[in-house]
Amino acid sequence: MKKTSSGADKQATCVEKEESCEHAVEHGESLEAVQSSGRQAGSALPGSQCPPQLRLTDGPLGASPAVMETMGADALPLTVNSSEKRDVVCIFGTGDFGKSLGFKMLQCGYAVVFGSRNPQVSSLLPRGAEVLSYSEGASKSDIIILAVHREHYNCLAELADHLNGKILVDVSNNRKINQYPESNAEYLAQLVPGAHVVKAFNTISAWALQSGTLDASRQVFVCGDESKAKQRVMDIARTLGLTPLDQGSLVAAKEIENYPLKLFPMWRLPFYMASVLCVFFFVYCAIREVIYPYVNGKTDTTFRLAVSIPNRVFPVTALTLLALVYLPGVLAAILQLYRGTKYRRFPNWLDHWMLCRKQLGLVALGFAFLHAVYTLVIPIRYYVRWRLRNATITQALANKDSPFSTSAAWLSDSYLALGILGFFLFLLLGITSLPSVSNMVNWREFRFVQSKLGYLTLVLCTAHTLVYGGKRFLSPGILRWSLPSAYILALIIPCTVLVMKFILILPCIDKTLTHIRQGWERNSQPSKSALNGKPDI
Ligand SMILES: Cc1cc2nc3c(=O)[nH]c(=O)nc-3n(C[C@H](O)[C@H](O)[C@H](O)COP(=O)(O)OP(=O)(O)OC[C@H]3O[C@@H](n4cnc5c(N)ncnc54)[C@H](O)[C@@H]3O)c2cc1C
Ligand SMILES: NC(=O)C1=CN([C@@H]2O[C@H](COP(=O)(O)OP(=O)(O)OC[C@H]3O[C@@H](n4cnc5c(N)ncnc54)[C@H](OP(=O)(O)O)[C@@H]3O)[C@@H](O)[C@H]2O)C=CC1
Ligand code: HEM
Ligand SMILES: [Fe+3]
Repeated sequence: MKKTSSGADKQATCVEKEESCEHAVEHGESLEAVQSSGRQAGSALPGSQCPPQLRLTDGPLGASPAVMETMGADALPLTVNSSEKRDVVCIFGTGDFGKSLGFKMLQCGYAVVFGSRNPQVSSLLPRGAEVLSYSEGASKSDIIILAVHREHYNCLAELADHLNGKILVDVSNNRKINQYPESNAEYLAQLVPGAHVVKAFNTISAWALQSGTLDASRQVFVCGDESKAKQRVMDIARTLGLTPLDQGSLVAAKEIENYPLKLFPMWRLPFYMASVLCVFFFVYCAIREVIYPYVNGKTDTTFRLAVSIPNRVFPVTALTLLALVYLPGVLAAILQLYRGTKYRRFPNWLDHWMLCRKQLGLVALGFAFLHAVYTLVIPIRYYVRWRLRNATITQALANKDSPFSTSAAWLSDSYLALGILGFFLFLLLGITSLPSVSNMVNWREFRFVQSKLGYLTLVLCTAHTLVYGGKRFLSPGILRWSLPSAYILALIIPCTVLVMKFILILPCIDKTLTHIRQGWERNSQPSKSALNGKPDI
């Protein structure tokens, strides 16, 4: 419990007690980290975006009695040439985030004034910063960053007079997605209607600010109703070495606040799909290749669980997932053809599936990679060498070799070649999905690789599996307890997708689909111009 002592200020009334803090998620970092980052930065300033005229100085900038000198003797207050007037930024709240942001701002040449409930007691603040009461702090700057939790915003209503016409930057996050009916920024705008509220910095952690944002995301989503205020905040973000992204009006604040609370949203569906497929195929193969031989001939083949079965499960999962990347595009095309328009929303499940195709494809690539590595070890496996040795000895004892089969050689070489080429294109898809590469190609090139070469990858991988099956495909001996080999199951979805795609690219269907995708609608009243050159269906 910490009582405020600053009775003279309005802000005193808003602070009754410091409750036990429930914001542990955001508080990861200790103050030692702030101090040690200060020491590191003092030597070389890694990653700092400070203007060149900034130099290290020995002492605090301000002479206020409340100036704090607690960042350690070798912490680095930076200053600009004294002739240059520095922008003053006020930060409300001297918690983890306020301190880290203040420290970074000082480094980058801003004059920082903290507003605190209890300026005398605030400690461990970056040297060079001034600490005042909320109302005094607010009067020093026209831009105020609120490093305070939303739960404590109510006290700002009493400061409304001091905040009128100022830019208020809301950095707050919640603990749960959609925790409150309105966003924190909109709530703030209601509390202080005379201020220009801008949402920003909530995606940057105190830790990232301390570590020079070198190994964390630098994206700062910014939104607000007043464009000048927004520009000022974006300029600050840029000076701090961050990348501001304008997200529009304050209505976008809810989405921006939910963003850091999401946990790999686009990876979840691919992860579930991959897990379900892996478990299913693993159990399926174990039944066919371990349990079946044991029940029928008391043979122990459990060693297959280590390499043989994984080297079925991984490629089979990779192929199925690859087909599942291209299935939603086909379903979407069928839906558009059926509806005769592209202007109706897809069902939510299809929408989400379409959006996570990249992640689905990358998971598939991971499994294909595992298959390639497992295949490399086939020749050095004990079981494989034992079988080869035995076959050779049997032939030597019988004094009879098996004739060379050209068709078998063709089948074997073909399926290997198809696998290698398929894997190469698979890798190419993966490489073009890296932002550094996709930024270098234009929209058409990207679509060519992802869509055209993507389908070619699916064709090659499906052909690799079909040719691997070869002649065994339809022989009844392949069934165990009426269960076919796993690769036969794995071919169902890819073959279905390829057949449907083939039908969709037939000229008559493709023409209609193209018109629909260019904006033509089957049931709309045809205008004169729309009638020109449109298909009659
Ligand atoms: C390893 C790997 C990495 C991948 N990385 C990425 C990635 O980085 N980014 C990514 O997006 N995907 C990625 N994918 C997924 C996949 O390759 C792409 O989503 C691919 O574009 C899907 O092809 P499609 O033909 O089904 O496209 P679709 O989007 O279904 O489009 C088919 C065609 O219709 C057109 N079209 C579709 N909808 C409309 C419309 N509403 N109006 C007009 N024309 C329309 C398109 O121009 C296209 O020519 C990856 C896949 C793999 C395997
Ligand atoms: N920590 C992080 O990494 C990130 C935090 N944020 C956001 O920044 C804001 C501050 O977070 P953080 O610094 O971690 O939080 P802390 O709890 O560490 O600090 C909050 C500060 O708010 C001030 N405050 C004002 N009124 C009250 C009150 N009634 N009770 C308690 N404190 C009060 C206090 O400063 P004083 O004593 O000086 O008045 C306190 O130090 C939050 O909205 C958070 O969501 C956003 C992104 C990342
Ligand atoms: C470097 C490239 C590749 C090589 C060298 C290769 C090689 C092989 C080999 C040797 C087998 C037989 C395994 C065995 O006998 O147990 C096989 C099977 C198979 N491969 Fe590949 N492959 C490659 C890439 C791929 C890719 C990219 C896919 C699909 C995404 C794929 C899908 C399959 C499937 C589904 C099987 C059948 C699995 C089974 O049921 O046994 N392969 N591959
Ligand atoms: Fe807190």
